[in-house]
Amino acid sequence: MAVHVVTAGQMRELDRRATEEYGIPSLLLMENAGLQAVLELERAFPRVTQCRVAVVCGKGNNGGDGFVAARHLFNRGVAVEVVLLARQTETKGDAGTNLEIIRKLGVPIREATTGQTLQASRYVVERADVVVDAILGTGTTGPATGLFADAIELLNGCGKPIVALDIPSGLNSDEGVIPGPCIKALFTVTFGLPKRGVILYPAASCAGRVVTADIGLPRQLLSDSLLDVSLVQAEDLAGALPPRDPNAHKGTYGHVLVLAGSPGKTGAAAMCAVSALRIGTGLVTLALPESLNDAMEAKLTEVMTEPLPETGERTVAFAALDRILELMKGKRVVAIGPGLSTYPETAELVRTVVHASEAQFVVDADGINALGPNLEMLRTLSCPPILTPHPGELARLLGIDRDEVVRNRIPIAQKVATSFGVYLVLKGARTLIANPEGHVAINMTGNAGMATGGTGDVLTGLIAGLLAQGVSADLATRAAVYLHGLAGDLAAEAVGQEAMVASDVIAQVPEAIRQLKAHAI
Ligand SMILES: NC(=O)C1=CN([C@@H]2O[C@H](COP(=O)(O)OP(=O)(O)OC[C@H]3O[C@@H](n4cnc5c(N)ncnc54)[C@H](O)[C@@H]3O)[C@@H](O)[C@H]2O)[C@@H](O)CC1
Ligand SMILES: [K+]
Repeated sequence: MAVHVVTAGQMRELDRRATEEYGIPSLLLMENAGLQAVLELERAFPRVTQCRVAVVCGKGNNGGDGFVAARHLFNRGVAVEVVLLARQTETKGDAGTNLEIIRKLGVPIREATTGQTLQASRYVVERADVVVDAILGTGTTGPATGLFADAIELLNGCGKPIVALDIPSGLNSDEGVIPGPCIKALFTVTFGLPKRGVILYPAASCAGRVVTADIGLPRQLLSDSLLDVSLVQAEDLAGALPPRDPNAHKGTYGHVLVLAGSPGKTGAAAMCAVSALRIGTGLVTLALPESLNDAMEAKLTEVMTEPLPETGERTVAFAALDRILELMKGKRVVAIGPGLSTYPETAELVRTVVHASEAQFVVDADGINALGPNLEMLRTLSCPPILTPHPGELARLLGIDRDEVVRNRIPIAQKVATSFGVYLVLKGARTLIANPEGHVAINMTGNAGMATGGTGDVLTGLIAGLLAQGVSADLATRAAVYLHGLAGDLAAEAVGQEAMVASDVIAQVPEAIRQLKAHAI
């Protein structure tokens, strides 16, 4: 089943529907949330019964989850203490009910409602082995300020492992930004479905490891088709690699044309072409400026090359158009852009080629820059193209600030994909794939070692390679992004994040494929 990633509003709506349509009392959901959090605590700290745990609670339902967790810890014999950042009388509804229970059980509760009483409660946190953060959840509006901000700083400063309930307090559930003081958790137990804020960076760095706890929401609600953002999961990708037919020949698995390269950027072209082969494509032809051909023939073994007329700058010339159209005949996929340069005549050629063919284009780097002025035209293409910008390239393309893209990655990716009828692969930590219908998939593989020149060229080759084998654009983009990240993770294991280069990622594609196929068994 798809794992959707939700906003606070969507989660509230699911909770409401669970209660109103299915008669599941919200108190029961809170009970499940608190209990699941304790089970995760026990998994992470097997000797938790011998520990001292501080549960720091706000007055809302996130605090209520904290009271339930405190009760289950207390019942297990844990030395648990609650710090409540409000007066007990202010805590109402389900949270109030659970507060009343732990009060009757005799769980120690300290009210901290001022800077002074917060400081007086400091020792509770300082003498704890583990701290549970139940200050703020999906009801958060704006950055934490005042007492809440002070409490967050106090917890972060205590040097104890912090387990956040639902989201680290201070985070915004809906965005990847860190709005203000925010809990730095060892891990986060998020309830029902993961919230965007614990998945998207930089906010995700506050959440640590994210565990999604089943709180008993009905399956029908969790798979609601109105939820338009989900995680890329290996089990959904197993069919992405077409079975190898024992009777196959090299024409069975497609032929990718790569249009790439300029002086100083032959590596980008080579890595894109080789990656397309490594993902299983039968044949790859790399078309490039003619004066670079000899060097490329020496560099590449399995990739075929095609020298093209070039400009005075030794980039592909407009005069190459007829030859390129000739080469595209019978090819399903063209990868265009890696290391192509932004030379105006070459950019004009790119625009003309993209609009003159029925092939599916995977457009990267300088290819994206070239399309800039003509985005509207993309809608008229017979086959939706795949664009693979990083936030800076997308910002340039849209004429907006890079920061604006980073702050609104999901809505901007959705808007571009639906407005221009494209697949948008927005690269970065947690690459997003938005399809022309506006569905967004978030990829969880990959690491900071992949922030090195050439990894984008590898991704372009992998996407083109799967498309050439007849895989749908939806599946090809998700599978390629997943495999690319997994190959990056394997490369990081092999050589370390600092030392790894893009060629190391290509070298791990075979093992990444093997691991992905293992999910199909
Ligand atoms: N609604 C439900 O059915 C369920 C909710 N659950 C929990 O309930 C949480 C949401 O609870 P609530 O909606 O009560 O909200 P929260 O508990 O997240 O926030 C509570 C209060 O904090 C205050 N607040 C908001 N932003 C603030 C800020 N920036 N600085 C200081 N104070 C601020 C508001 O007055 C708000 O009422 C979820 O995150 C989850 O932990 C779970 O118990 C599962 C079921
Ligand atoms: K929290």
